[in-house]
Amino acid sequence: MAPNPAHTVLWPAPHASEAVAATVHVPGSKSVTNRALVLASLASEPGWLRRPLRSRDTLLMAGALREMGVGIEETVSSSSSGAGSPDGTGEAWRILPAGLRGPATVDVGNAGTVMRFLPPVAALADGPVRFDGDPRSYERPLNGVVDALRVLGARIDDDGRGALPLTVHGGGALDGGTVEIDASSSSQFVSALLLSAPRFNQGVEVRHTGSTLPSMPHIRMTVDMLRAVGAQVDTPESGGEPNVWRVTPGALLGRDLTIEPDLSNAQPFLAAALVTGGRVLIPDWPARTTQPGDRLREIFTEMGGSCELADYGLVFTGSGSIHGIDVDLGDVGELTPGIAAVAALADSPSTLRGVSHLRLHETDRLAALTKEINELGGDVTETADGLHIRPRRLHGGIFHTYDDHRMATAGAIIGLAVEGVQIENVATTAKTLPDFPELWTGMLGV
Ligand SMILES: O=C(O)C1=C[C@@H](OP(=O)(O)O)[C@@H](O)[C@H](O)C1
Ligand SMILES: C=C(OP(=O)(O)O)C(=O)O
Repeated sequence: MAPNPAHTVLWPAPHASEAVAATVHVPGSKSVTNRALVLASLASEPGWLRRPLRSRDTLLMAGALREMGVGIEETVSSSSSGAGSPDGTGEAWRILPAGLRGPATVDVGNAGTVMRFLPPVAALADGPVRFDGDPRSYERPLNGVVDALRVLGARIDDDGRGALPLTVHGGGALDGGTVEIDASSSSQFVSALLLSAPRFNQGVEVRHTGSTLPSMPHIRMTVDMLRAVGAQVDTPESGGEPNVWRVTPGALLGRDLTIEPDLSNAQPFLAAALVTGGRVLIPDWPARTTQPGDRLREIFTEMGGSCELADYGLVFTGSGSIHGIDVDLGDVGELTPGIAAVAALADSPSTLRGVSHLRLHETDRLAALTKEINELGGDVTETADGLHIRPRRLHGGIFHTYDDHRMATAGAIIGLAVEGVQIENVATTAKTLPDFPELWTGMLGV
């Protein structure tokens, strides 16, 4: 886990000299955009994505689908045609599904959604699809998807580990059927199999056999979005067996979908209100959503803030005090780095539990948070499934990010309260939030 020597560029994290008071327009959700791209590509008619997230992960997804023959037309409009937003402005992508083709080459970067959601799509292509990505993508778990696809009828060449790089030999169709998987290392295994399943000859029955299953809201997001395009999905919550999901084969509708703001990317801005005792408005916060970031309303309230959800958005207000928290983050693991950063500045200790799978995220997030916060004078220890954080007076220094966008935003949160924090490779935020530095300085008015 050595810091990457290529990333020596340091960004001085702005220190907040006063309480923030800002409105922050947060770009679209990564998880919704990438699911919408997959579903629209598998549909039997064209569809629209309005206000999609334009970031490394979503551009990799769009690029991969184009490689396999899907038409994706990007339009930016300042008038009422091709509108991205309800007032007729912004960005919209028109998705034109086509017969999926190989040979093709897919770069997954370090995007979990691309490396897990696309091998099942590639199994439907009419030729080989080669998958490769960043060095870290070779280490992230993929065996649940690879082994399941083989059981469902796919031919896949890999190096024997069920990991990247690999080639899916698309046969133009896939049998589908029943498959057991252990998705305890990533909920994305389940989501991946469900998303393409309406196009499998027999659909799919996925039976999760592991003892834990992280990120349940993301599985609900998959189910909701499948149903919204006409798929029939049976779930444990709709009266089915625990840990079993069934998708019936059938055609998918093209949809006109406006993407919600990314609530996990709203986290650093809400944290800024909490840390500085200020106030932040996030416009368009959805009244109902499957995004895990919605849990921040409850978590950051327990840590000292208060929030008001109105039809124009979420107003989050800090009280000037930050409290520690004892919380199971298994459902909302991607919020851990930002919560750990706030916890390091709190007036009492915190225990973050249920997130051992974060060791296999963009980096080993438990190790990285422990090391970087401690190097600023903190007192963090790793547990079997999370972190103990005892707040200490922190000092400035370099905050390494390990090619992890959420490490960079976590460091920026600490920098608000601690002078002299420098973020290594803040550009890594491009994975899901390329405008982060500008949004951050804009929020602070610097
Ligand atoms: O399906 C998704 O969009 C995601 C699921 C989660 O993955 P894991 O279950 O692997 O943690 C989450 O951490 C990731 O950021 C996005
Ligand atoms: C875990 C994350 O991403 P990925 O989709 O690459 O798994 C994340 O964004 O926090």
